[in-house]
Amino acid sequence: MAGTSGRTPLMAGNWKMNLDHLQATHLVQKLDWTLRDGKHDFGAVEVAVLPPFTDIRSVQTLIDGDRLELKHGGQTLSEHDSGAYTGQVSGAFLAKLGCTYVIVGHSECREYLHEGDEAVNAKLKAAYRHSLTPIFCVGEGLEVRQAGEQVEFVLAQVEAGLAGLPAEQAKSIVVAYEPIWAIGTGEVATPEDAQEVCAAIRTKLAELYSGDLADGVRILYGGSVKANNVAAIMAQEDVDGALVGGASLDPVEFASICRYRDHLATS
Ligand SMILES: O=C[C@H](O)COP(=O)(O)O
Repeated sequence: MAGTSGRTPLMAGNWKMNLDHLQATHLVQKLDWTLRDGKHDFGAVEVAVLPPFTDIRSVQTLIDGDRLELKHGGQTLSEHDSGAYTGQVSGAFLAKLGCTYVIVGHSECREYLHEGDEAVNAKLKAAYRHSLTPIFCVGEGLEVRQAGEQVEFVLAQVEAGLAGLPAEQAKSIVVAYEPIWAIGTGEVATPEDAQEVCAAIRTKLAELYSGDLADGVRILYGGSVKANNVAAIMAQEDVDGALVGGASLDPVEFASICRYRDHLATS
């Protein structure tokens, strides 16, 4: 069952550079157990984990072996498919490890690895070459927000990232709006802040492609999402899920985020 919009919400846990492969296995087991215990409907709210590269094989083995309904993916990929690119990881390798998703353009990669819009665009294309679904991250820093220029800044990132991407590919993309000032700071954007930019992204997708395509694309919010604030964010019309950092490292908290509908029922 999908949400009222027809878009199936996605809760994706970006572990960043946390948890080794043994810790990863424990977390996935506990997450799955907690969700099942709460009778989670994985068809109604999709759940994915995005561990460091070194954990992915262990996570895949567990998910496949125990037939878990969790999805998994990578945190980035190379724009190249193979060759002399020391330290990089090909989308082909992620696909071989059963990855469904790959994050592209996370603000931490943009900042620490100096990934610009051109590289982000090349990585989105690389993801599609290997049938991976990109979680394409965009978001403004504090200065842009204080200047009130968040919408135009984010839309420029969206347009640059999607340049040359055909509709057959763009229709399956997941976009994640993550205001940088809200990442890991505890400073969550208000539901209205999230809605403003997510709605503008959807309008931009309609302009670049078509209204139908834009209606089907999932747009996530990310930035200090927790069990106690997720329901209000998910109540926004154009927010279709969350990209969760810190709170995804606690399986009980993350399971509670995935089960945000329970909070609605009890509030
Ligand atoms: O990818 C996830 C985001 O960077 C959000 O991280 P956070 O939930 O720790 O603020």
